[in-house]
Amino acid sequence: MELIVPITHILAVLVLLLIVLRISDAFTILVWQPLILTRRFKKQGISGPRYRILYGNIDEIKKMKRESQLSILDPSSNDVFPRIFPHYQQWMSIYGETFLYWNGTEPRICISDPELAKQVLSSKLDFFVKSKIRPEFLHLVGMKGLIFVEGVDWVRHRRILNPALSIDRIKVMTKVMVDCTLRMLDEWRNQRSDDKTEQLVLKKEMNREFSRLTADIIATAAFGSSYAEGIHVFRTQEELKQCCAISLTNIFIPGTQYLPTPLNFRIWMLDRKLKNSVKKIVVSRLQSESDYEDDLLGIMLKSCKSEENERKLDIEEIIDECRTFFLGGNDSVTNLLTWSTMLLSLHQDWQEKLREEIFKECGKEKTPDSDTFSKLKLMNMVFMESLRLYGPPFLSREASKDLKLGNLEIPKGTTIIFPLLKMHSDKAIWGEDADKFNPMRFKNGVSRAAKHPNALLAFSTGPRACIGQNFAMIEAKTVLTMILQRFRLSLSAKYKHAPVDHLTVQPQYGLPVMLHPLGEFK
Ligand code: HEM
Repeated sequence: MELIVPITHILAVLVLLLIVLRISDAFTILVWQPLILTRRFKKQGISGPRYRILYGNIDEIKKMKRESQLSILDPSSNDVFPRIFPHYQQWMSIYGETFLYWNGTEPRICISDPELAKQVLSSKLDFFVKSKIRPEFLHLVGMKGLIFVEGVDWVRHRRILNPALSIDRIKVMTKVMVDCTLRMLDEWRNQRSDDKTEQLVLKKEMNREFSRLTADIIATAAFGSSYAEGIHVFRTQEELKQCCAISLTNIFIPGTQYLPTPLNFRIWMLDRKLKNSVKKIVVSRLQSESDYEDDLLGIMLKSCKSEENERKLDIEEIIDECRTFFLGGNDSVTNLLTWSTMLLSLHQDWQEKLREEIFKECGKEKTPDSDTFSKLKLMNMVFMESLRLYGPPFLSREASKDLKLGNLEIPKGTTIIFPLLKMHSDKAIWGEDADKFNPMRFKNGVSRAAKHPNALLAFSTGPRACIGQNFAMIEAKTVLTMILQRFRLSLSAKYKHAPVDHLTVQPQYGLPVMLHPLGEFK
């Protein structure tokens, strides 16, 4: 007898199967995997806060961060880790320095050992890869920029971009850095002469001033544009960062980034705006009659015409690299200058030492040039100390397969977090004065400043270490030299010491500073 099954039944069975499969997938992701992983780590002596279905530990993190952000620290305290990462602080005190926690359904293991950090960061590129990030963040820099590309694509991008940021190229850019800083100083002078009541002392919110200045410098030095042209890129990136901050407070459910919610609409709109602003800068260079200059954009556009595939970038990749460098060149140097200014305003003795060094190596009025920077040893030490105490808050990587790390077995898909703020203030590594501002610890170089040669990871280490390190240091030295030649800095009474994690460590209420002219302000 022939069995005829109606088509509707077949469809119904198929739909049921799909639902069952989905439910089983969901069960695996939401319940089974976290359970298995928790057990695997427990067997190795690693525990942590309890996993909650779907949310992991996100709610606890949010609550602890909200509470800690109400506190104000004593300005002389550099013990900022508990304010910035109260959840890590609490979990370390309960579960030890290595612990497991859950960012939604994503397992994260927090490790503070500099030796293990070195092993991960210097390992083969395809072992520990850049950790997954929320899709919102990709709109900030794009998927095809240096920060997120992997494997052979990363090798190709880095090979093309390295020459644009070589020390010789950066020395040529010094003039741009000086000109942009002079422009800022001119603006200060003009504003002061408008305000007849305030002749002597200038009051400035330095975080804002530095943010504008570093934006001007990267736009001019790397893209041959200017703050005026780059401003749309920076403003849009700033707005996108705020959207990312909002979305970070919610759990991430894959697929929800495509839903037409008001926040997603805003992100899509800003993404389009950002791409268009960058495109404008690229197109205007493409249309310029002259040969492309040897700045970052020029080098990328030349690569576009290369016959060799391994030396070629396409236009989409160039646009994402532009987004990457606009962001990378702005925030991190702003913070280095901001926190160094805060520390020098607080430690007048060090401010005076740096001024003496500047007067000796560069003079009282001469603008710094490419020969000046290697002579500013004390300033270098101050920047290192500032990066140690207020530099990048953490680094992360994801295990691309089951891997061994020290005595630990790390299952595929686990994210490893290195809490730099904690590692950079660990007394066992840096000595009893680890939470004190003491640039002298760097007097024999970075690798001899602590008990482990790779203890300072502010620029990371290994193949994916910061490509902009030389650019950042020369830029910061130019700016600080020119300010200290003209002013003595002190903290305004309005300053509230409240470092907060906004992708980088930033002053929650800005950095109001009093600038006392040293002579006639020229
Ligand atoms: C004080 C200033 C800076 C600090 C502290 C800093 C820190 C870092 C760190 C820690 C990394 C590694 C991230 C990781 O491994 O996950 C990194 C990578 C990177 N940085 Fe910087 N950075 C600074 C300035 C700059 C500047 C000025 C630029 C651009 C001109 C830049 C562009 C980049 C890029 C493109 C990468 C990705 C490199 C790669 O994956 O190959 N950074 N930076």
